[in-house]
Amino acid sequence: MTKYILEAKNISKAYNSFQALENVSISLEKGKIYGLIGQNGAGKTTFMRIITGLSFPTSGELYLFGQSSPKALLSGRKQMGSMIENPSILGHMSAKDNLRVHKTMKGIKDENAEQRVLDIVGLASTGKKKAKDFSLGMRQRLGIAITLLGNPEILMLDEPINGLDPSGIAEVRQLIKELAMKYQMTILLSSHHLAELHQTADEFIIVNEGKILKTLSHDKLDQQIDKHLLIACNEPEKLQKVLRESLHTENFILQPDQSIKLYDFTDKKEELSKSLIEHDIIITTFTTQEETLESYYLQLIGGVS
Ligand SMILES: Nc1ncnc2c1ncn2[C@@H]1O[C@H](COP(=O)(O)OP(=O)(O)OP(=O)(O)O)[C@@H](O)[C@H]1O
Repeated sequence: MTKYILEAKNISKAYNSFQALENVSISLEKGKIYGLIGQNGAGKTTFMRIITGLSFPTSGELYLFGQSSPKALLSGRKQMGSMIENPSILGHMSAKDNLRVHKTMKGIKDENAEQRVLDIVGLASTGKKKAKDFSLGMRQRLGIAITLLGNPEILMLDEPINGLDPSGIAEVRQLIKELAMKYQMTILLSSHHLAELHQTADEFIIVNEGKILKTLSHDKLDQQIDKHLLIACNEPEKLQKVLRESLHTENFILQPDQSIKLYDFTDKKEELSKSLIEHDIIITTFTTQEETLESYYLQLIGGVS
């Protein structure tokens, strides 16, 4: 039995001669939040539409709960909730009435479904208040409540924090985290804001022009943008030996140009440079660097940082 709830293998999608997705492969584990990040037009919505069955790939395979037959995908998608594009909310109705409409359309029989999802998203006390009088954060939570009606194990949320103010973002972020932690849902959410998603997702899938550029964990991303020292010298091999054996750190990365990014000693530069000089290492570059998420992302997609 595979440990992955969802696997996409080499999914490609062409619209006539335009390649919207090219060999996109991802594997999602239960209970984790995945952030699909890419600029407008990167292919995020196209990918989510394929996963949810709203569109078909030109090539590639999708596995849900370890299976890929059309029948298995059909039943797997019953365990999936999705909010792609704006949720269809009727402004003149209360949250509960909106949910009732969607429940009927989805053919869900569970009598308590509306109350259950209202409790989960924290809208149980809105009573008769009409949806048009909700804050944007509340509307978005109602949109997520609609996706939860069928009790899904997987959630696809396309740009769920787009257009929200900071308090709306915080509300939705907290809800998404709770769905993963408390209810063990596997969540794929898209955004073009790495900084916003940084606080929500466990794993990041960075896409550009229909291709995955990088997948990395939250910790790895933090490491990438961490404050570090950039050191270049005449003997990179020796520098690594000194760092390991005399300064007892492995917390560095050798760069393709043989310079070293060192994540320790950022506050003990004197001690470090003294030690390197004692070992007769001639330093040619010695600077503190700190990347921002924005510059990291732009650098990755080949933009200006
Ligand atoms: N039905 C379609 N026919 C032709 N081209 C399409 C179609 N749907 C999407 N595209 C193109 O595919 C590319 C990817 O679009 P997609 O909507 O998936 O991007 P996105 O990453 O979700 O961006 P956005 O945040 O702007 O929605 C875009 O260049 C878009 O113009």
